[in-house]
Amino acid sequence: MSAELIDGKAVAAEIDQRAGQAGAELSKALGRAPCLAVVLIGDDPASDVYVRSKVKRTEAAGMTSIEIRRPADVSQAEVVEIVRGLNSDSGVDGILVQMPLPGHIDSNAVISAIDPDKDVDGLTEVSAGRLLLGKPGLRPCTPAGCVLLAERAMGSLSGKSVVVIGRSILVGKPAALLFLEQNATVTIAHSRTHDLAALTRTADIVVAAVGRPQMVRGDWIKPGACVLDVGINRVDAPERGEGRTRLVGDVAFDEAVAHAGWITPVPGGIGPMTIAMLLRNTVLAAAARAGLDRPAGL
Ligand SMILES: Nc1nc(=O)c2c([nH]1)NC[C@@H]1CN(c3ccc(C(=O)N[C@@H](CCC(=O)O)C(=O)O)cc3)C=[N+]21
Repeated sequence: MSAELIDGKAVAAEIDQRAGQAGAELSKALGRAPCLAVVLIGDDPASDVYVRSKVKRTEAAGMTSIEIRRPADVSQAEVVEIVRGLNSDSGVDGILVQMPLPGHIDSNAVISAIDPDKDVDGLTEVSAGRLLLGKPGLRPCTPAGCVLLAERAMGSLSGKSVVVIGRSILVGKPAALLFLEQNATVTIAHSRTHDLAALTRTADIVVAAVGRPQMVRGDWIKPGACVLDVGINRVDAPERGEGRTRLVGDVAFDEAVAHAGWITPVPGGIGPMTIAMLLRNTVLAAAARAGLDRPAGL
């Protein structure tokens, strides 16, 4: 059996478009388009690429973006000041501070400064609390993208067993809560889990979010399972020539594709969905802040 590929790029394009439509509808009530502010500290080339992509897709969807850049030696106080300024700017709906921040800056202090109602990354304590308590709020983008793709592939997730490999604050923990919210039965596995392969083999849905290239092998996958590969690892690819690299996930794709029912590729799987959910969150934040109902189609 060969798995059906889940085309994250295509689904992301559809979500971008829907967010754009909802944003355009909302613009009539707001008198302006929804607005995302992105803060980038330093000149890490990977972060630069991601931020450009976020800005480009926000604007392609007909929304406004503000980009704020500072050099890597900026003080923590100044970054917090930037965030506070965006909090009090009524024309800004979403705030994203690109991670990682330079070592001398406490990212928790910066994240805590973000107004939870503008927290389109879903990273603040308040957003995490809302998720845990099942209250309305902005949900973390990558995990929300995983749930959306799993639902697209399998339909209702009610009663499905999910093994989330990885317990990070960014992905693993919120993914577990979001699948639980869909009435799935969730296990969070991590580096201390005994016999991870055997556990993973029980799962209807596997979420691989450990950051270890190709760690999840083909024979870890239950026949017909849905495999969501969150990993984005750059590895050497000498077969492509001297000094060349390529992106691989946390799943050994070529092996897993023979066992899974559905699988996300890397690139083109979960990655593009992260940005789509960011655009969606920006529209949701704009509507909620204006006291309007959740826009249709999101
Ligand atoms: N505050 C904050 N929020 C984030 O959401 C955030 C962040 N900081 N820091 C960095 C990570 C990483 N991230 C990605 C988004 C899109 C792709 C993506 O679209 N990837 C493409 C390929 C990209 C490539 O070729 O390098 C794909 O998987 O197809 C990947 C990674 C968001 N992050």
